[in-house]
Amino acid sequence: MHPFSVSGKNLAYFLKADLLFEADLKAEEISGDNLTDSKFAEEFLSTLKTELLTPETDSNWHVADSDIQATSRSDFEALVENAILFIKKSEAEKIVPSRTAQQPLPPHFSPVAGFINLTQQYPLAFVSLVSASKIGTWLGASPEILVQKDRHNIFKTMALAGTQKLVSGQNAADAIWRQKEIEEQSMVVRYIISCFKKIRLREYVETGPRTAVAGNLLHLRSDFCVNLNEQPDFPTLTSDMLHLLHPTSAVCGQPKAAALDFLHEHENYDRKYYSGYLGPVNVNAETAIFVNLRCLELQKNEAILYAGAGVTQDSDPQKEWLETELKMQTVAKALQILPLPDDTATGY
Ligand SMILES: C=C(O[C@@H]1C=C(C(=O)O)C=C[C@H]1O)C(=O)O
Repeated sequence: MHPFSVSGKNLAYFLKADLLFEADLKAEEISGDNLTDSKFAEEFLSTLKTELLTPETDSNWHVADSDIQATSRSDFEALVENAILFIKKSEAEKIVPSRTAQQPLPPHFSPVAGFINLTQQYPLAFVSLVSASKIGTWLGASPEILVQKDRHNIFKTMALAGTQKLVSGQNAADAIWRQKEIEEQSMVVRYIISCFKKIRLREYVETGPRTAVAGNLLHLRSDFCVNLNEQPDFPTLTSDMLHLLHPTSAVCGQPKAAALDFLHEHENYDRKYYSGYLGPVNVNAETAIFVNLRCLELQKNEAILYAGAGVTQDSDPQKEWLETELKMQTVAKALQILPLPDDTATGY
């Protein structure tokens, strides 16, 4: 688990898994509802329920100190306005301001039940629940791979940016994107290619951009793939790219240094582990690290939700606020205890 920015308060931790449950799924099983119905899912959920859904483990989650206050709409819109002015007068092309919101926990809230709820809502997301003394407790459903290396030695990363609401009944392939989102996503693509160039890797396959469904949202996504069996000169590509990519222009901005300076000076709160990264490292020869997005941090009686939005010179502060509202709705589903209406059951 790695924070957005490492500091004395926010450190990166390797956490050893207490329990390892591994799926051996065929590709056709990893699609939509199949996953929730599969034998694997049944076994996984029943193991979780017996091992973790017990009063002792599920009511005493770790809470990290926090003085985070919810960002008001006017403060966030002023921050976006400020970012637009900064972009117009500096070399920055894109900045990703973010904000927090607070939501009371329902009575008898169970993080493990919240986790299970998210795995069922978003079968293709990386659903995570991390609770540790120095980190606090984080629950999330991320759609964004930062770096992945599978057991066949295939490296993958993605450029995910540009957001619109998924309208009920809409076919994702029919989505129409404005110039603003197309440019925003192409900056992330260029950034990934610049990282490959830095280490002189030329043999990668780029596909997309295509529209990707992420819960209640649509994004533009390009995929990058490198067959490491054919690239013997890049044995440490996964960790090299991890260090070069983070924080990508999808969560920070472009160019990175100018965007980071702006955020440190103006964002006015500590992102902690939001927009950092997490995921299994070298578990049975596989690594899959995701950007910590669509996440919340549990306090004792409330959840702190985090979300950001890519700002370019064409941004509208009110729309960026609404975009962060929609992004927060993804993980807020974990806080609902009632069955959800049908149209919210869309998988990533
Ligand atoms: C910053 C977030 O998401 C990122 C920003 C996006 C955007 O600006 O359109 C889209 C996907 C993510 O790469 C977030 O979910 O908080």
